[in-house]
Amino acid sequence: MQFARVNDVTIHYQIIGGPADKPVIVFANSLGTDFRIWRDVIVRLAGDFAIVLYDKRGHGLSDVGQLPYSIDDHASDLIGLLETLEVEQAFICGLSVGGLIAQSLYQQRPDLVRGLILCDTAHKIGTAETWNARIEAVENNGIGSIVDAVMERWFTPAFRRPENRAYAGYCNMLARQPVEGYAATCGAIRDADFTKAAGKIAVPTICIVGDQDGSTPPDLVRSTAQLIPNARFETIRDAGHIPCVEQPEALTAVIRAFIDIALHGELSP
Ligand SMILES: O=C(O)CC1=CCC(=O)O1
Repeated sequence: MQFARVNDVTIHYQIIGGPADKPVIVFANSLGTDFRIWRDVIVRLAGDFAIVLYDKRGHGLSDVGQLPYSIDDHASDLIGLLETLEVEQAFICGLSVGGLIAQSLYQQRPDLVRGLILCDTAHKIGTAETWNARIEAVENNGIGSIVDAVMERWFTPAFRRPENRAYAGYCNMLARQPVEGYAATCGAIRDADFTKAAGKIAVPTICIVGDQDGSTPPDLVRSTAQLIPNARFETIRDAGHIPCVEQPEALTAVIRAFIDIALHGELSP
């Protein structure tokens, strides 16, 4: 296990693959998850890339830190981690709130970004009303009280079968996040709006979405792609909000092809 101290917060991270002359991909997780969600994608990419995984503050083994949070705070943590690891430039793959963090990181430090992989995310996610209701629910009744509703957005019915042990595991992952970190990240998402900033993105970008995503549906992600100059848009079939868990093979293929084109201008043989 690897830990860094950034902005007075202990951040849990992992580096896989390399050596350092390989292109670097940084993965940023969604709300209520830790970096284990990327496992089935990482095993397919390791060897060809240097991979950085981390738990954002308030999630996984990272500290909760000082409340409240903004998306810029989350991005500042990631910038600090990349500086600590001496990563000069990377593809940033952000899922959901991880995609908001990626957009903020690009605004703050475009020099660190080789390309953006915006997965099941948008320029703005949800409304103040829905986020305030969710914050109230978890603060009053715990994260366990919202697990069933959240799972309907995360995963397709085919994955949510009671006999699917992975499904049970991801319910545990969500329920076990610290309430303070979860609620503070909901507040950060509520307050984030990258609608204007999207038009200024000037690195290769792809927006990807599961065709059954109930949190950032395909039409929302497509409209985000339309705001970003020259951004690509791809749909992953038979996936909800977390295609890295449900369809890792298909997601990896899209990520690989995007990076190949970003680096070489065309698909290499
Ligand atoms: O929990 C959800 O509804 C899905 C989600 C929204 C933002 C995020 O990171 O995950």
